[in-house]
Amino acid sequence: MTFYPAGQMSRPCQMMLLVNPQSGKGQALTLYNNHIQRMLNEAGIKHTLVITERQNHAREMLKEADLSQWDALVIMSGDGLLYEVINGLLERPDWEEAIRTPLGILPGGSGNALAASIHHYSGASPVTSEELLVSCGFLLCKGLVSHMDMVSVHLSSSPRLFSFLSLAWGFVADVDIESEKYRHFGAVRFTIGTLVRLASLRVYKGRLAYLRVESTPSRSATKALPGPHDSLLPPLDQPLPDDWVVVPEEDFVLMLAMYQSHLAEDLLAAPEATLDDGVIHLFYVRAGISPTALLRLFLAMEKGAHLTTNCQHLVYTKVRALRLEPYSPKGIITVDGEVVEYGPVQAEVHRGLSRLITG
Ligand SMILES: Nc1ncnc2c1ncn2[C@@H]1O[C@H](COP(=O)(O)OP(=O)(O)OP(=O)(O)O)[C@@H](O)[C@H]1O
Repeated sequence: MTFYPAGQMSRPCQMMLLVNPQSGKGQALTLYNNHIQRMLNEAGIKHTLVITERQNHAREMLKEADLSQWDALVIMSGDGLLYEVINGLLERPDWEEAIRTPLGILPGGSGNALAASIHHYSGASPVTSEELLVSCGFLLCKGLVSHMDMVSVHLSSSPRLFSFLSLAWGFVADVDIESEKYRHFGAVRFTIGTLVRLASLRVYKGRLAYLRVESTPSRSATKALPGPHDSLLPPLDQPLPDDWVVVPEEDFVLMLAMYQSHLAEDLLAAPEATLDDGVIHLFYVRAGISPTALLRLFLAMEKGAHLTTNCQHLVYTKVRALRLEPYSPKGIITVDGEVVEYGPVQAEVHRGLSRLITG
C-alpha cells in the first residue's frame, strides 16, 4: 500500500464541495452562502459546488469520478452524505488510492457527529449550530490532514459496507430513526425522540461478542472481497474463534459501537476516542435500567461524564471487532445513523484507512 502521510493540504488546492440542500432543517445552501463561501474565498481555496439531487447521488458520482482533479472532497450535510461518499470511494477498483483523498466535513445536518468530533479533537470548548459550522470552516481552511479509522461492516445478505462513526442497535438506533419525523426541529429532534422512547423503554434480545484490543488474534478468513481485507472476522454464519469474548447477558437496552468521540453535536459518547486510535469503543446497557437512570446517562453524556456515573447497567470496553446477533425478528440497526439490513452483523476496524481535514 502506498503510504500517504498526514500533513498539510497543498496550495493552491481544488475542492469538490458537496452540499445536501435537504439536510438538517433544509438550510445547508443558505449556511454555505452566509458563512462558507466567503471563508473559502478569503483562504484562497478554489472549490466547485455540487448540490446533491437525491439519495445515492454522491455515492454513484464518487464511484465514477476522475479524482485526479480534486485535492479534497468536502461534505456539507449531516453524516449521511459522508457515509455515501466513503462507500462510493471504497467501491472503486482503485479504492486504495481513492480512500486517501482528503475528506472534509462541514455541519449542515441535524446530527453532525463527525463535525462535533473534529471540533472536540481541536481542543476548543464545545459549541453547536452555526458556531460549530464556523469552527469547522476554519479548520478546513487551515487544511491539516490526519488519518481516520474506518470500520468494515458485514451483514447477512447485503454487500459489505464501510462506516466512519458508529454502529447502533436498540435504544440509540430507534431514537435516531424514529426522530427523523422531527427533523425540522434540527438537533432538538434527538431530545424529543429520547423522551418519547424513554416513555416506553424496550428490551432487545440478542448475542453480543467482541475481540478485545489487547488480544493478538489468530487470523480468520472471510472470503476475499474487493476492498480492504478483513483479517479478524470469520464468515458471519460461522462460529467465532475462542479468543472472542461472548457477553453473558442476552437482554439489552442498547448497544453502541463508536469510533469517533461524538454521537451528535451535544453527545460526547466516547470521550477517549481519537481520530485514528484503531479502536471500536463499545458500549452496552443491560436490561433492568430504569428510564430515569437511562435519562441520567444521556444527560451526563452531554459532557462525556456518563462513564463516571457508576451506572451498574452500563458496560464500556475497547475492541477491534464485534459481532451482534439480534434474536427478535424485527428491529433497527444503524451504521453512521443510516438504517441497514436488520439481522446478524459483524465489524472490524481498519486503522487510519482514510484521511480527513482536521484542526
Ligand atoms: N437532494 C437530496 N434530496 C433528498 N435526499 C438527499 C439529497 N441529497 C442527499 N440526500 C440524502 O439524504 C440523506 C440524509 O443526509 P444527511 O445524513 O447528510 O443529512 P441529515 O440526515 O440532515 O443529517 P444528520 O444525519 O446529521 O441528521 C442521505 O442519505 C443522503 O443521501
